[in-house]
Amino acid sequence: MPASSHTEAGPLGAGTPNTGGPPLLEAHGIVKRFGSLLANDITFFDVRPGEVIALLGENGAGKSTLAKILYGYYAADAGEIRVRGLRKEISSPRDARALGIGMVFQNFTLIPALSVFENVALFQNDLPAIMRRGDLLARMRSYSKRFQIAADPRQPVRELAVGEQQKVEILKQVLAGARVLILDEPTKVLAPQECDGLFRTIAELRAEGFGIVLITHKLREVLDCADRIAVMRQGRVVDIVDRATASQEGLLELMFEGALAAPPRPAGISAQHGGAAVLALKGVSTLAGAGGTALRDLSINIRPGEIVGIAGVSGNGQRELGELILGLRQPRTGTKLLWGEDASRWSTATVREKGVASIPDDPFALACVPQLTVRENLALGTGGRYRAGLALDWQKLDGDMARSFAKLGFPRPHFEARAATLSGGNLQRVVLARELAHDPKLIVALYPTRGLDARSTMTVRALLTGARADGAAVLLMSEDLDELFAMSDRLLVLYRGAIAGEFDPADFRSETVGPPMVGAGRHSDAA
Ligand SMILES: Nc1ncnc2c1ncn2[C@@H]1O[C@H](COP(=O)(O)OP(=O)(O)OP(=O)(O)O)[C@@H](O)[C@H]1O
Repeated sequence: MPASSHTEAGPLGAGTPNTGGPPLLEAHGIVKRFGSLLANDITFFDVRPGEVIALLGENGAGKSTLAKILYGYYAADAGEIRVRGLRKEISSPRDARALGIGMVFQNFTLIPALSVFENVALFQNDLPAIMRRGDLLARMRSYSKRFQIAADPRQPVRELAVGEQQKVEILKQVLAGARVLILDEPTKVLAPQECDGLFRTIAELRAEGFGIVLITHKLREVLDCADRIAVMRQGRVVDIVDRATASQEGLLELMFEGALAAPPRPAGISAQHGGAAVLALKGVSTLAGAGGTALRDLSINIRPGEIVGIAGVSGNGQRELGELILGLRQPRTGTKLLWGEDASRWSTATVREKGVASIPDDPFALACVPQLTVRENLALGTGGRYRAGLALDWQKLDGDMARSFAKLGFPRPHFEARAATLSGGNLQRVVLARELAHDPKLIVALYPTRGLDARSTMTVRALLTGARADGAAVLLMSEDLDELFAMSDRLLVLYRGAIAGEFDPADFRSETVGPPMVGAGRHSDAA
């Protein structure tokens, strides 16, 4: 059984409170199978008071499954859960909540039309006594202050930014009595400044003796914020390490059973660089649409063999820009040219047939149908490529997709499995394998490494730079400035649907690129 001790002064700065007593939560001998797949085989895992324990592991390692068992969402096939040293049956999230275990999922469960207060109040129905509105409001205000959760109780949730919604989720759980909070990839959807806010809240919770389970793929976050790190591989917790003794290299070795070999470096920028524009937007504006962002007077050129990065806080028009290029929305004014032809009114099918690939920001919502099988999802949007009379040539599709998975170095999922049963990262891999299977000439990639483990992230980055070397044009949208700086030949900042700055590699610094991302220091020399 892995053993470890608390670090003396926690990395979050507050110092680990020495609350003593048994762990808040323990898992012993937990086994969970899905058919023949052993998703969890956990000898031991525990969460102590006043600590952040990170749960790390490659895509499909079993992290979410363990979290869902602890939260009563899945029933384990075997094993025992103890809460404060006592054996407990947790058969539903309701049981878990009654025992002080809360979980914040990747997809929030708030009701957009209701106010913050109503959302929090609705969740409190498990409390033993009916709480009066005034009491709950007072407690809400006090908890918000203590845990640095700035939330106006009257504001409708739909008006909140993603980071604010996440904090309301945390508030809701804490008010309902959670002492253990499981956060499933909480920073996956957050902008950098929102991450800082989340970590401040986590620090306050930790200082008050809460136990936090942080599931993440971001090693820097783990090393900055966790007291202990549990590493999972193929359903097992293979080690629990103290942060004081942990290193990035050591964690990668534990996750991937050995050193992580860097993928071969692509040959560099292709000779085709500088040719005629693959995509040219000329003064394009669009309507906002329901809840969306209007694009305003966008002029962007992308040439073959070029990666143009789009920096910006999510929600500033990235999704709409992707949809515009794909033909899912049309310019109200201005022109969209693809390979020199006016493509403003082209259908999505035509755009895709011409060689445009799309990696959208939310594979579950925008690129996959969860109820369909992996194979059916791999056929989505492939147009006439696999048509054989009235049917589809599934064999050809299987062969192409198997090759694409192999090229990407991703393990091939069962093509018959329903997409809904895949882990988040594995579903993202399916979208990538489909979109990159046929050497696209223009790749529109929104947050393409979101939710991927370190190895898959390296592969995807190498693949995009490799596509550039082969003459493809890439539009890379990301909130991760390190990723953008490492990969882009040029960087545009998107703010409220307009270009707020353009930067060459010599100016790739967060002090320079960061301000226009939040509307400060607006550059007028936009593309
Ligand atoms: N409901 C389900 N039915 C069938 N298989 C499932 C189900 N839920 C998860 N799995 C499988 O269990 C394995 C572990 O999945 P899990 O979601 O726990 O991984 P993870 O470590 O959280 O991955 P990621 O980092 O990609 O989110 C995967 O192979 C996944 O396909």
